[in-house]
Amino acid sequence: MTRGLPAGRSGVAGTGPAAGTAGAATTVGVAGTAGELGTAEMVGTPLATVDTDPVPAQPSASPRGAVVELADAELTYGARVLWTHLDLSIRRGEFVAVLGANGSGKTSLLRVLLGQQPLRHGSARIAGAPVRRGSGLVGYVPQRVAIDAAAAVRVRDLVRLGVDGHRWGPPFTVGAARRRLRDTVDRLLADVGAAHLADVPVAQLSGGELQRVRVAQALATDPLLLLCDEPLAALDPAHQQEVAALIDRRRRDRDTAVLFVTHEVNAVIDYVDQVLYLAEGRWALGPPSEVMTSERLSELYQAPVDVIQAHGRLVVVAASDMAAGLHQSWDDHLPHPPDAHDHGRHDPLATQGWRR
Ligand SMILES: Nc1ncnc2c1ncn2[C@@H]1O[C@H](COP(=O)(O)OP(=O)(O)OP(=O)(O)O)[C@@H](O)[C@H]1O
Repeated sequence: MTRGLPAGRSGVAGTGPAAGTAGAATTVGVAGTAGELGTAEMVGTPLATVDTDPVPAQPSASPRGAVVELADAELTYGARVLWTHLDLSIRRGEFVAVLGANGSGKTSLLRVLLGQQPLRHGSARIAGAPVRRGSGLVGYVPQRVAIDAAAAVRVRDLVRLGVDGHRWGPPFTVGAARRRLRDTVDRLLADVGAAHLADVPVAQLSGGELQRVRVAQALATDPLLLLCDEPLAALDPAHQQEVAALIDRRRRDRDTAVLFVTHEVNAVIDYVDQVLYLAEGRWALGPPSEVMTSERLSELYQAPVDVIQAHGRLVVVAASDMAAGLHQSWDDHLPHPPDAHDHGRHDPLATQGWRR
């Protein structure tokens, strides 16, 4: 479905501004990497320390009604331009899918919004204020999180981390505060249909169960914006649908804006208001019906790309490997877990849920 969004837009890689302007318009804190995560983040990424007492009123959107506003944003790593001149506005309750080949800068976009990665140029704002680390306005479902099979962390402990932030180990709260904390965790788990898992060790969860629990943790601060980094990875189609529907329900019930990085667009296509497609420093933005077309993707990749409907699924086919930055065999196009060290681009077929 679409909600009367503006016509699709595109951007192209261009010459960035002088280095002296880096970050001038954006206060985003210090760049960070997954490798900097501490012990607690081994099993989750608490974003803020919040009391279990009623949360004070939070700003809900910018004066223009946007939860996310990227303006003329450019992200570079050294001389490499991931994307440039990016303008993105996400309103409350809007569901935006971020697509693109491995290495096109999808996770990096989330890191910008988490205040972990400074822009080279332009600005990034959430609810009208510059992005910052640890904002309770933002919930985050990380791409892949190492879980130590030996750790006897229970599901409720993991979700509690989202509520009381950095405290690892038994809750230090007592009496009524402790009961409130427990009730909060129970409610968060119930909201994602995982109440029955509360006392199960995290290491024993199936992939689908773990994703539900991660969503519960990410929603602990009742965020305005939910950032999801490939939450469907490694799930079978039924569980992909389940997790996608869960996130969609949340944004409808609570007007939560969702920015959803995925290689499985078919699992979310019914929910998506806008698609942001990143490719080779360029980008295209608009409703799926405008972006997911042969013409638009060929323009984006500057080479022939076909988008076809097959058995109710979208399939993106590049005419040649080089056309879409591909350089590997057909087998390499099959979906596989992303590798942090894999800088290759072996995507569009897998990106769009292609199956042999
Ligand atoms: N801190 C960094 N310094 C230098 N290069 C980086 C840094 N972080 C990421 N990169 C590189 O930038 C590119 C984009 O990375 P990013 O993780 O944003 O891609 P992605 O689109 O999310 O990929 P995938 O689909 O594989 O998860 C990759 O080539 C990556 O190796």
